[in-house]
Amino acid sequence: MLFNWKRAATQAAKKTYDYVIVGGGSAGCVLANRLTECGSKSVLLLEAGPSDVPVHNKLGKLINWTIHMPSAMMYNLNHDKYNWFYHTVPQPNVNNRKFYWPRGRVLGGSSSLNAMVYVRGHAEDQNRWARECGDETWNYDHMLPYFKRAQCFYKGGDLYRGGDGPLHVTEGSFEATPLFDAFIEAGVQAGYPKSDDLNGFQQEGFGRLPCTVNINEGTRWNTASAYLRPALKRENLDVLTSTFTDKILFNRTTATGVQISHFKRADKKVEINAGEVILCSGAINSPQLLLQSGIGNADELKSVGVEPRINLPGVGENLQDHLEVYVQHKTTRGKSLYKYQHIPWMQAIGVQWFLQGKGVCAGNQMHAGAFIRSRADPEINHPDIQFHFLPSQVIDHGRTLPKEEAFQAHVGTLRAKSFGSLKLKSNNPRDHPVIDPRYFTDPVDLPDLVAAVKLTREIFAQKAMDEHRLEEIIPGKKYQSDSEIAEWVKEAAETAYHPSCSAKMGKEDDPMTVVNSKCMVMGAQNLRVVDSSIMPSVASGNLNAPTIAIAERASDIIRGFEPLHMPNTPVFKSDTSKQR
Ligand SMILES: Cc1cc2nc3c(=O)[nH]c(=O)nc-3n(C[C@H](O)[C@H](O)[C@H](O)COP(=O)(O)OP(=O)(O)OC[C@H]3O[C@@H](n4cnc5c(N)ncnc54)[C@H](O)[C@@H]3O)c2cc1C
Repeated sequence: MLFNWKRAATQAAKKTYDYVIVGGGSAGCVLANRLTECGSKSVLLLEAGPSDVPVHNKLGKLINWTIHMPSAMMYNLNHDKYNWFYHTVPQPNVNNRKFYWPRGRVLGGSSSLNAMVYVRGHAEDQNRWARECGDETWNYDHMLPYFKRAQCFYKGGDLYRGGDGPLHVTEGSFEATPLFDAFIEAGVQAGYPKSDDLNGFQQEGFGRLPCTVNINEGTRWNTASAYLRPALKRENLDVLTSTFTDKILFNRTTATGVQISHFKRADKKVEINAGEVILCSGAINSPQLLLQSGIGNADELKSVGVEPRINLPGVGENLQDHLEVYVQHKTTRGKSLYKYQHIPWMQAIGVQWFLQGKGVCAGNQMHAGAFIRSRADPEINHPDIQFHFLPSQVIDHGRTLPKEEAFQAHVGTLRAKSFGSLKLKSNNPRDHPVIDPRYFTDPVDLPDLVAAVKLTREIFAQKAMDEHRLEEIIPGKKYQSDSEIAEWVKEAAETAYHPSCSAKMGKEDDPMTVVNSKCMVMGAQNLRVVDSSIMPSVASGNLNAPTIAIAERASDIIRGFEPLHMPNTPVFKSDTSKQR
């Protein structure tokens, strides 16, 4: 393996690629595909982790099942085989807890580890991004066609959905449990609207949460399956896995390539030449790689022994995330998916999936969800709270098996005001950075999450849940007043796994801008960043779909294509004088 790596890396070092893409995750796989489509440009994709490639056994089924079986998603959160396994520093406002931040380290990146929920966020997110970076071609009317170009919705396309893109998107089955329907009905009874497409005209409301699952195979559709594998046969695309990029190489401020080494052996360094370097290493590693290459706050770089090259104080700043809590009730026997998490049912559904690619294992089990506004407030003109409903329990990132029949609402706020930062610990590129999200440093964020818990309780109290709802087990009866709920929130809040915005795209006269609206690193030449780190502000939903759309849009910028545009596509306007 190591011998092969050396040979492949040495071969790669003999060429000069038009583009070297660092990171084969959600964004990197999109670019690897789009930039090689024309056949005339050469691309090298570098990925620190191993391949996710499904190995076929004699039955022709997937052996690498912990990635590709949708319901197996928790397995890879327990070890570092495909995972960078990051932790934050202790968070003083959240009982000094250190938060576990898994991130994909494998082809497909975090799209190989994530919960597969397909949510684009709200049109207002992209309109805000366009204002924040001063370029209208990042607004909703320009981004919608990129969401559509990426998507292959299982029922075909319409004004909002794509029907023939590479990314398979389906809606999970409601068959295994009555709880999904009950949750949506409870939302309607509580006075909220129902939405037929949470990614379409109306995000606000209760409805089905689609997922990035290929319904034909019953498999996770990460970006390696969607974008990379179809491009692998192209002669102008090379891929090196298990390849850690230590730093970017420069001639003064012009990027000329990267220095790489085997992920498990830092001793042998190889230099790769590039016409342009594109970082797609994600919200932790892209800023880390810029910093290790001397691009960042010059004083801070010097203090850890890195020679500054470009003083760019925004690198690693503006770090944003979503926090959520899980409100949970016991339910009556047979209603939840509890039995499927234990033998013999667990084996039975596993066998069904291996033989047919169908059944409970072919879904992510977050098939219903909602977006609501926390209060009537002219400033909150689109939903600021998201629900994922799970007819089962996730405990400690799936590291503990449930012991009872229960259901959960994962409820979180979408536009917290506390922003964090990421800094180097040392000048060793393999040291994890110091990650400080500064959760709850803005005084409004904790009360906002407390309000979200109270709204969740109100929804679970509706008639539609009567026949399914037993006692609330978490937080439980003893947490009633705002201050009691706040104490529980501090004990229980978890990341929704959405770090982002740490190399923000912004206006060129903003000193904290890291990349301009063409994704080019300020002050550098031939160097771009394209991934979730460049979001100017966090999207109001999950981040895989918006990251893919960003990469689709960036691929056209890099190729010099005119931006796609769907002017005046209608979007639901909330009545901000009412909460629901
Ligand atoms: C557990 C979990 C659950 C989630 N659930 C959902 C969900 O249900 N729905 C949703 O939309 N979003 C979800 N997300 C978030 C979403 O998946 C990510 O925001 C998105 O995938 C980020 O894409 P990216 O391209 O920025 O980074 P990534 O996909 O993380 O890709 C970065 C890639 O770069 C590689 N890399 C990094 N550094 C180097 C280096 N120095 N050299 C070489 N390679 C390097 C990494 O190994 C990785 O493959 C979840 C995330 C996690 C971790």
